[in-house]
Amino acid sequence: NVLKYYDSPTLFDHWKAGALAGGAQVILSCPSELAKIRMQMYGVGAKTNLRHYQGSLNILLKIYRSEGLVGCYRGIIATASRDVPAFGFYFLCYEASRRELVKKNYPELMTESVAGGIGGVMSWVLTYSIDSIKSRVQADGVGGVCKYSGLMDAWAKSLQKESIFDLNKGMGVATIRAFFVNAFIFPAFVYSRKFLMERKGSAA
Ligand SMILES: NC(=[NH2+])NCCC[C@H](N)C(=O)O
Repeated sequence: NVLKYYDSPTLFDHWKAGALAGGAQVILSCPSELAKIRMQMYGVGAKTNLRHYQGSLNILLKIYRSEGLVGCYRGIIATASRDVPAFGFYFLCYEASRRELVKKNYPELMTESVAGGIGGVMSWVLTYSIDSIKSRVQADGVGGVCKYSGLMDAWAKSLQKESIFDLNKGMGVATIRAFFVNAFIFPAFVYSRKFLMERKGSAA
C-alpha cells in the first residue's frame, strides 16, 4: 500500500515499504521467534533428564502464564531492529534484481525466483549479526542466569568478546537456505496474485 503513493517507486521506496511491513509483522515474529529459540534451548540448564517434548504454542502459553504478555514480547526491540532493515533490504534487493533481469528479458518465472533468492540472501547477509544479538537477548536467562540487561548491553558485551565476524557465524547455511526458500516465495506470491486478480476480473 505504501507503493500506491508513488507513480514510479524508486528502490528506496521499496526499502521504505518493506521496512514498514517488517516493523508491522514484529507483532507476530517476536513471540514466534521467542518460542522457536526456547524450543531450541530445550533442556539447557536442566538438572534432570527431560521427559516430554513441548510444542511451540505450549511453550508460548507457559511464558504467558508465568510472565504475561510482556514476557511473550521479550526481545521486541531486538526483533524490530532486525526486521525493519531486513525487510527493507529484502524488497529493495528483490526489486533491484528483478529490474535487471526484466531488462535482460529473462522468462518471468526465472526472473521472479532468482530475484527473490537474491533478495532473501542479501537480507540475511546484511542483518545476520543483528539476528545473532536478537537470539542472544531472547535466549538470555534460560537456565537461571541473565547475562544482559538489555539490547545495548547485549551488543556491548558481545562485541567486547567477539568480532563482528564471529556474530556472522552460520551465515553460510542461512544464505543457502534463504536463496531456495525465497526463490519459491516470490514466484508463489506473484503467480497467486495474478491468479486471484484474473478470477476477480472474470467474476466482475
Ligand atoms: N530476518 C530476515 N532477514 N527477514 C527477511 C527474509 C525473510 C524470508 N522469508 C526468509 O526467511 O528468508
